[in-house]
Formats: sequence, structure tokens, C-alpha cells
Amino acid sequence: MICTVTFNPSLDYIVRVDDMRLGTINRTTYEKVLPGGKGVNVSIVLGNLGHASRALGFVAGFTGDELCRLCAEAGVDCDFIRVAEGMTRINAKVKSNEETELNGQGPNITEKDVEELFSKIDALGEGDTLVISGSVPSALPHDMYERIMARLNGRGVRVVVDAERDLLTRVLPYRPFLVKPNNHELGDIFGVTLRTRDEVVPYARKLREMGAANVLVSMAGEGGVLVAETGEVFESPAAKGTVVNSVGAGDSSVAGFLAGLMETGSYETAFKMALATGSASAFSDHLATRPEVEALIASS
Ligand SMILES: Nc1ncnc2c1ncn2[C@@H]1O[C@H](COP(=O)(O)OP(=O)(O)OP(=O)(O)O)[C@@H](O)[C@H]1O
Ligand SMILES: O=P(O)(O)OC[C@@]1(O)O[C@H](CO)[C@@H](O)[C@@H]1O
Repeated sequence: MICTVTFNPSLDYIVRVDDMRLGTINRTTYEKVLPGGKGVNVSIVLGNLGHASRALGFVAGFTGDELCRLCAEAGVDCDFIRVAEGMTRINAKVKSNEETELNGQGPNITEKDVEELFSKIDALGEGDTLVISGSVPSALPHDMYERIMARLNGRGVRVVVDAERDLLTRVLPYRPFLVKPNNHELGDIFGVTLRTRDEVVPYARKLREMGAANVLVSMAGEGGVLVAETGEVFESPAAKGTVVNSVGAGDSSVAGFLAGLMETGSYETAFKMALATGSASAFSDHLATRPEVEALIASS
């Protein structure tokens, strides 16, 4: 069984604006509302690739209702906890000359809500996978990731973590199965700028030394690097194509990696599938579908 946890899922409001300007009214030329949040995206793409998962997290208010409806429409098995105060956030993604994101704060989550989430996670055991990704709402303590890892310790659950900075480094002692920073996040951890795949490799190795079994570093159009638990290093540029919407590309690569590994047991294939799934999402206005991923792999 695979579960994803998104502490702060969202409705993503994707808009296109020609020549966006600050301090004035801008009119959109395209708009779309998508279910969002990193774990939610991983669940959607896993489903698209033919692998069932359950999406856990917290929702609230009318935006929470719409998120549940959109997730159901996308075929995601959701078991969200409904919290009493506030609303599921709306994250605005503005595509113009540059891409600008405005991510909201999310609802108020109480310790009782957190306990409810933990009791759901307690159902996981040997051979199961838990993906924890995305930010933790400011109302929650910052050790949420560690608390989950500590709770699962010794139960044989493979934990995948996609989060920034301290959230990521603080789980490393619990030996996560996979971490997926992008090159900027990896550079931030070590106070360096990482531009090329060659520059990324030694820092990805460091995360392995600090406790992660597998380290997948995504690098947008530059592709990515995998330092696997076998000690093997895989690196590749990304497929060439026109980027339509890169929101969720990183989450797609996590889903692609897990799907590839479950299907073949090969880290090389899992890595190829991670990159192709990320690119397939970036090249369309929806998250990657299996035929799109296979077409990219076939053309590589
Ligand atoms: N411009 C691009 N061209 C080709 N592939 C891309 C591009 N942008 C992203 N991808 C694919 O998606 C993968 C993940 O992208 P990226 O590194 O931007 O993730 P991320 O920073 O975690 O993104 P997000 O937080 O938006 O999900 C890349 O490894 C690559 O395979
Ligand atoms: O604010 P966070 O939790 O860091 O990121 C949330 C988010 O930007 O991540 C997803 C893309 O990866 C989007 O669907 C969502 O809006």
C-alpha cells in the first residue's frame, strides 16, 4: 500500500497573464483550477501510471470540499481529515514573462487533528510506502516530519520525503528510503550554488552519508541525478520540449520513480521513468499520463 501525506494541500489556480505588471490590474487570458499540494500530485500521477495510493492530509471549508471533489474526479482515493477552522488554501500560479507563485497559509490544524492523522498512518507496515511532501502550515510545529518518521521507525515502511531545508535534513537520521530535493534546495542545504549535474553529485552523496538511502535530485530542464542505495550514480539531461506548466513536475518525478521501481526493481529504469514523468507533466497543462510518459521514454 502507498499513502501520501500532504499537510497543506491546495486548490491551484493557474492563470496566464500577458506581460504581468505589479501595482495595476492584470487580466487573465487563461485560467484553470487544479487539485494541488505535493502529496496530492504524487497520488494523482501514481494513479495515472496505474498504481493505487491513498491521499492523506487536512482539508477545510468550501475549498476543501472542491479539493475532495477534484481528487475524486481524478480517481484519487482520499482519506483527508476535515478540520474545523479556516479553509484549504488557494495557491495562485501566474504564468507570464516569468512564473510567479503565491502559496497560501491553509487552515488551523489542532493537535487532535494531528493525532487523527497519526492513527491513519499507524495502519502502515512492512513493505508499505509513505510519501510525505510539501510545507507544514505555520500553525503546526516544525517537527511534524520527524514525528512521523519516529512513529514509523522499525516498522519496515519505506518513507519518501520531498521537502525543503530543515524539514528534509532533520529526517535524515531516520533513514528515509528516498529524498527528492531539486538542485536549488540541495544547494541551499550546503550553502552552495549547484548548476550542473556534475556539481550536484557530491552533494547528493552527502545526503546519502547523512542517512537517505536514495537521493534523486531534480534539475528542471537540466534533468537530474540519482545516487542510489546500491552506490550507483545515474545522471541525464531532460527531454526537450515546450514547457506548458511545470507545477507538479517534481511530484511527478517522485511518482515516476516509485512506479518504475515497483514495476522493474531497477534503479536505472526508476530514474528514467522519474525524468520522463516530470517532463511529461511539464510539457502539458495536466499531470503526466502513462501514454505521455511512455512516448517520451520511447523517443529518448
Ligand atoms: N523545462 C523542462 N524541460 C524538460 N523537463 C523538465 C522541465 N522542467 C521540469 N522537467 C522535468 O521535471 C522534473 C522535475 O522538475 P523540477 O526540478 O523543476 O522539480 P521541482 O523543482 O521539484 O518542481 P515543482 O516544485 O514545481 O514540482 C525534472 O527532473 C525534469 O525531468
Ligand atoms: O507550499 P508547498 O507545500 O511547498 O507547495 C505547494 C505547491 O506549490 O506544490 C505543488 C507543486 O509541487 C503545488 O500543487 C502546490 O501549490
